[in-house]
Amino acid sequence: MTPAARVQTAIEILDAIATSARDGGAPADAIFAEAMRARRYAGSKDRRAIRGLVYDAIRGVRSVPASGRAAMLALADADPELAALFDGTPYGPAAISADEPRAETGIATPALIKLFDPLVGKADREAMLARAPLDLRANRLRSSRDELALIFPDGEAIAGLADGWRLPGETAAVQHSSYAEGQFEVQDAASQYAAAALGAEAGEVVIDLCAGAGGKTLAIASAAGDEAAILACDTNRARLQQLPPRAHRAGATAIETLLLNPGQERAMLADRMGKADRVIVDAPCSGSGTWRRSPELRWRSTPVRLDRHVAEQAKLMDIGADLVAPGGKLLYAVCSIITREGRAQVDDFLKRHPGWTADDGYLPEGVGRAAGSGFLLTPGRDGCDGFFLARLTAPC
Ligand SMILES: C[S@@+](CC[C@H](N)C(=O)[O-])C[C@H]1O[C@@H](n2cnc3c(N)ncnc32)[C@H](O)[C@@H]1O
Repeated sequence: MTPAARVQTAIEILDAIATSARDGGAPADAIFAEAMRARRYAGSKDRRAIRGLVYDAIRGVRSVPASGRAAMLALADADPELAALFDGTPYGPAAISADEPRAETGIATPALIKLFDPLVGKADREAMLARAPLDLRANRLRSSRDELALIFPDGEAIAGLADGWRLPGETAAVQHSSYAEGQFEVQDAASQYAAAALGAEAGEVVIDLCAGAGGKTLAIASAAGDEAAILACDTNRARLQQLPPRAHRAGATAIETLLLNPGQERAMLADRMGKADRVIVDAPCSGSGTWRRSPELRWRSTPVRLDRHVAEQAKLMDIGADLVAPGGKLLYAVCSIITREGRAQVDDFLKRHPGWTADDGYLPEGVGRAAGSGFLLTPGRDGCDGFFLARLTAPC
């Protein structure tokens, strides 16, 4: 393909990604893969170049663009070499006319930035779109961080995490045989802090109410030496069914899964009410803390979707609270730096649940900043995904 044809292809793919972001459809990665399957004539160099253009546009443009061309023009304005490829040659993009609309660049729209927790400063905002490193978590049931350090000597320990090992972002760690042997998981430090904050111990009954594919469930099993009885729930069958094979690979034997029907969570968990020592609610959210990895989430953010997340989080926290035994713990976590999903959500919970108290001291020294009754982690300050965590104790 000519360089100009690659630009035109990137524009067409961006059109599809923008439409999907608006409609709540498939994520950018899936659309890109599908688009490349439909263009088998594109070689590996073409594919790399097109991918670079598409993701540069997603990182650069702050909200869903009117068109793929508007997004690419915004990049071209800052890149004369790219602009020169808008030359009207066959298969390339048409020449640029002066009054064509451009997508707006930047981290996020001012309206979205206003929703950020007040602790999120300029340095945090800038770090939110930087390339993320690759964080591993040594699985204590099969390995240790020392063993990971021997396998991946280019890494470094992650502050406050006994099992955390950080590698450069481009490392192909999962292709190493130790991954298939269950020696480690790829897991951002923020998720590792969250799982550790639950504080689960051997002999306890734990419920992971929003387990997804089990990232935190497996970290909890590892920390408790496979001696906590864990019930992993989710409403998403495709995600939850990834957990049993992952648990098998990790050597975690005490995890049971339960697929919940949306709207019937309480009824399906009726026999578990008031019995769990610890419950984690790693709730669905805007994902505003994960833009380093999924910059496209900025394009999907709308007030209506945020309202929906906030309502679902409150509902899940209330169910989680009812599952906790007297004196037990509820850990609320979201990969978000938006106030309504974080500190405000917990303030409202504490108003609805008199007698519950907020814990302290469940994060390593120097990690996170106090944000209301919980803690905020940010890429700029803590070097991990943006996360809000709050651990709460039930009245006895
Ligand atoms: C942030 S993700 C969880 C990630 C997971 N804990 C991990 O560590 O990989 C939120 C999950 O909540 C699930 N979810 C959404 N609504 C739910 C509900 N009503 N009950 C249980 N799970 C729900 C979603 O399917 C999604 O998997």
